[in-house]
Amino acid sequence: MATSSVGFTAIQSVTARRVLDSRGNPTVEADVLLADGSLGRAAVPSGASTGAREAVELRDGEPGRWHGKGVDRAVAHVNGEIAAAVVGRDADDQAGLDAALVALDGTSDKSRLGANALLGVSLAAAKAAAAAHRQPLYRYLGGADARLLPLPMMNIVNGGAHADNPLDFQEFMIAPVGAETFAEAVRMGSEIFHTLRRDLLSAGHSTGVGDEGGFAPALRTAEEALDFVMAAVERAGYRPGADIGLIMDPASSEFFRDGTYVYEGEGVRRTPTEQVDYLAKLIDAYPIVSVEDPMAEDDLDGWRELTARVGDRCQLTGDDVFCTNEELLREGIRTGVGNSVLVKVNQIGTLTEALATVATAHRAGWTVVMSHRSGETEDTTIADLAVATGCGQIKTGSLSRSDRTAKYNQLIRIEEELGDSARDGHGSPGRPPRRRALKVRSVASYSIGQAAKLLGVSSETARRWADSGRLRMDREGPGNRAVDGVSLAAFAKERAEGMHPLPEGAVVTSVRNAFAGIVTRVTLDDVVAQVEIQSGPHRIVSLVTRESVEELGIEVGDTVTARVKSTNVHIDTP
Ligand SMILES: O=C(O)[C@@H](CO)OP(=O)(O)O
Ligand SMILES: [Mg+2]
Repeated sequence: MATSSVGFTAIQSVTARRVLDSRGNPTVEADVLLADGSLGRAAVPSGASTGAREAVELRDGEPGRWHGKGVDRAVAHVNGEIAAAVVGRDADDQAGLDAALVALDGTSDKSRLGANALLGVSLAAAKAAAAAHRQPLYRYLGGADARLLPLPMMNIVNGGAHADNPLDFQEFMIAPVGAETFAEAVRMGSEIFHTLRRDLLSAGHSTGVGDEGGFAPALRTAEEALDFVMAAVERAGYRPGADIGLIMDPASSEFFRDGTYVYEGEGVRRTPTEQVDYLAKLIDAYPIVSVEDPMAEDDLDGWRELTARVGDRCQLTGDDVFCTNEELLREGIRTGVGNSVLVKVNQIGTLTEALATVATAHRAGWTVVMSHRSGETEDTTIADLAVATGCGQIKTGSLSRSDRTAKYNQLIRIEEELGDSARDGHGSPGRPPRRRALKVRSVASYSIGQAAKLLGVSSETARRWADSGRLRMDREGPGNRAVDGVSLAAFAKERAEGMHPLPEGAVVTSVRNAFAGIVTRVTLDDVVAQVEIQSGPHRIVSLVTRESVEELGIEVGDTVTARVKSTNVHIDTP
């Protein structure tokens, strides 16, 4: 029932139409007009790899029209029943409006009127109210403190349900964790995207893009995709780990069948425990800072196993498993399913419910990733929502296709609009929140002198290498040059393989069989671990327990000392 309101934010009319989404399927667009003439318009996105417990997207199901994907019933619901119920309501009262929409639908999954019908009106009302208050949406919803630009997760390789290639995993993303500003993050992402394009082309791969604008080459394994991404990051001049974190969305529910993860592209099957092992190994081998839906929505034991195993060092984001549903999220928080939640407004159907999910996650100390759907439109509401909620992370596709770049462009505008206020106040609002939002592994960093010692050369030699660019150094504070551990480890290994012949006289001494070196590889098994160390020209391999590696926090790029106790040391002469 409509409440009467005479204010300037009273809803005067609600209308909907059918428009096209980025896949060329119909979707709902709603307009909410207020008494003062303010207009809010919102178009509803649509997923391909949907969670089983998502609110229902109402489709007409007539095979002869739109291949069954018509939304005429949802549009009619907005123009009829919903409009009649909400005209006269105050658009300022978002919670009241959304509660009325939920009550009007009357089902637990919004299947009667359709979550697509409800969400269009819910978002359009918020936008109309913001316009009436002459405020941008992020400010109207987030208040004066909405000043934090999100770290973008850019999807540059598509697979799974979003592409027609054999890749089993759905998304491979880069997050410019080293960027100082959002605009800078976009530049870095774009450079890597174009570098990847060239690399794929020269390797004979197609550079056609998938649903979210990332490339969809015919690769078979996650490792192949990750290796291409790593190479592109480096060739674009960035340091994996320090400048760019890697993120994956395997969308595992899509290939979980009868209790097994069936990798059709790769041609293997993995039990839940094998899936945990596999993902943990990928997380150890690559600078992966976040994995979304690593385990299927119905494999909660698997989720818990993975969370216990890597949750302290990697963000594990629940998408299908939570469906932006506050109740499902609460249960996940209680039972240790992941440590982060993906928020897609259309999974739940109203803005108020989506905001409640964000608040619940934040109260529990969980991170939140605002997200698009694979079927999008030019609507940029989620860009504002990311800033309004201060969630610090957004996943909105690749650096191509206007349905994806529209959100990046909106965030560039918001950053510009915030201007100096973005840099005022506590912390570094207005900037990608590196440590706050993502558990990015801190990369060890070395001075020239330290690097020289680890490489077993003089400081002059290390400086010469740095000056000539062979050893990549970055400035860390005025006058100080530093090299990050991961780059140094790679250099040490490469050099030992003979690519950089050892200068004369550069010998590492071993004092009482103690070899200081840099960790170049860590391979973790269930119980044991293999740690490879480059100590000057020497490669040392040590088998220790997994527990020791975890206790000592040993990672690639760290400095360690290998101590060898043996009564049996053979000495050869040339
Ligand atoms: O799985 C996902 O996270 C989304 C968005 O990337 O895909 P879809 O919209 O198809 O569910
Ligand atoms: Mg997902």
